[in-house]
Amino acid sequence: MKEFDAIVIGAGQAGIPLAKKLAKSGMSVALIEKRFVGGTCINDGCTPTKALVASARMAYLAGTLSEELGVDIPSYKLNFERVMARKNKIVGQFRAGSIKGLEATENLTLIYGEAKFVSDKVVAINSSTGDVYELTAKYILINTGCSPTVTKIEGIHEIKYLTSTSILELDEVPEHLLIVGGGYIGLEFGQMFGRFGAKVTIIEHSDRLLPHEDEDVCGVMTDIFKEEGIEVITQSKVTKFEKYGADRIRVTFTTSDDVQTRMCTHVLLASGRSPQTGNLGLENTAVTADDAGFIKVDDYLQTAVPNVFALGDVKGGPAFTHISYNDHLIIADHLIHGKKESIKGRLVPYCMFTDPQIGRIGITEEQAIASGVAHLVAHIPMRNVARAIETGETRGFMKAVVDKNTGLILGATIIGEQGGEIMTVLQMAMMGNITYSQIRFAIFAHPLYAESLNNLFMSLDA
Ligand SMILES: Cc1cc2nc3c(=O)[nH]c(=O)nc-3n(C[C@H](O)[C@H](O)[C@H](O)COP(=O)(O)OP(=O)(O)OC[C@H]3O[C@@H](n4cnc5c(N)ncnc54)[C@H](O)[C@@H]3O)c2cc1C
Ligand SMILES: NC(=O)c1ccc[n+]([C@@H]2O[C@H](COP(=O)([O-])OP(=O)(O)OC[C@H]3O[C@@H](n4cnc5c(N)ncnc54)[C@H](O)[C@@H]3O)[C@@H](O)[C@H]2O)c1
Repeated sequence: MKEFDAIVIGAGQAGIPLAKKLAKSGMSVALIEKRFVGGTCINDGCTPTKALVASARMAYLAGTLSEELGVDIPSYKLNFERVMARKNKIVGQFRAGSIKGLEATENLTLIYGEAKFVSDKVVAINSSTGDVYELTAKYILINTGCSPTVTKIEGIHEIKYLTSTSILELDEVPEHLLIVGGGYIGLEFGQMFGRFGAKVTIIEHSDRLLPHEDEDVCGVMTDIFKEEGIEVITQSKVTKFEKYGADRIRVTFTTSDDVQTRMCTHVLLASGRSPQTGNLGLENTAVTADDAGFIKVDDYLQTAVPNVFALGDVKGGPAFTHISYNDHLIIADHLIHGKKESIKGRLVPYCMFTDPQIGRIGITEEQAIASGVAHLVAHIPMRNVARAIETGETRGFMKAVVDKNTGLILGATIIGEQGGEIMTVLQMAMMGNITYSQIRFAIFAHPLYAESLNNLFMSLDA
């Protein structure tokens, strides 16, 4: 049996940089990938969707915003084939760059195949060439990520449903796309395909879209989606899918007070993601997982087995590329430099790439109320932001939750064209313990969106 210092299972956003760092430190490392190097982010997540969001925004600018800006664009035509080809090219470029970086790393062996634990210390590889063999290592790092959840709904296997992965392979824009789930994936794809010309219906189980955000955030986003012609149905549970004729699907759902149906041509399941641990052989180890299959780790990402760690989406919690990346830094510091850093209390920024974006950091207003912390809420609508007025991007608002006693920023939500970037300015303030009144009177270049952080905190003036 071949022995390594470390085996990394999954070439995702944590696995790749970790394998490289461990190998560069002198360890012999095997990196096992069952599908594509780059994992979800590069192949089926961030990279392709943000490339498509850019094309959808161009359609919006040409079809809608141009008129307000006084530029007549009499007609425009979406070339979906080119849109998808551009997306594929970018994905190919990113994936090839990652492979090149791995291949150039000494002490690192990249193996294409599926890994399965045989015991706490031994992993069997079912390689893409058909060979099956076993490897062992001092350290085993699990970075197997998640895949789309296929919700158990009557008739689901009778229809050709789409997931966030398969929708990226469509060769034409659906006539009517019905989306189950009003979270990140539902909203990013919903707006994108609406802008590509599809009729879009979003059905969300909770009483609002984005149920984890404040009510005013959900309200504004719902208004924006409706304004763009998207049908938003909340507090409703899809109960049945039926094939109808050659190319239609009838969807039945229960609302708070009745049962309704919609006819559509395509269904996208966007109701969450499940950990890829089902075939990982965890039953042959002492590694523990929760009921949904997420691997249980301590604050140092250590599983129940010493020297077996889990990083990224597979351990549950916030599922973002930058969190997976941060996980790898924590483990690399631990294994290479003996420095134990904890994931407890780390800041988790995120951005939903709808248009306008939602940039988020720290606690929400509802969380501040629930925690009982004495707080103030600063708020300014984008229609009062100079830059937004000048660019015609006045949808959304800026909001920050501030500690009433210390003046420190506890959280922020920015709904705006550059919402993610503006949120990051406040994230930096939080990292540097800068108070809201310092920002209130700081000099920012005029007329940036960030300049309006002066005005945001002016709303707290007594
Ligand atoms: C549509 C979509 C859009 C997204 N957009 C964003 C965004 O804009 N910003 C953001 O921060 N996040 C976004 N995310 C989330 C982000 O993609 C994930 O949080 C991130 O990719 C997780 O990285 P990871 O390294 O934990 O796992 P992954 O990237 O999923 O990597 C896991 C890897 O392990 C491999 N693997 C699994 N099991 C085995 C096995 N047994 N043997 C060998 N290999 C195995 C898989 O094939 C995969 O390559 C998006 C996700 C989706 C689906
Ligand atoms: N911009 C980004 O950072 C980005 C973009 C896309 C995805 N992601 C990541 O991918 C993860 C998965 O995204 P997602 O949108 O699939 O999950 P999600 O958890 O964000 O949203 C799923 C939504 O579906 C609803 N739902 C669940 N079951 C339902 C049902 N049967 N009928 C109707 N509604 C139902 C939930 O109430 C929830 O609002 C996210 O948690 C996020 O971490 C991030």
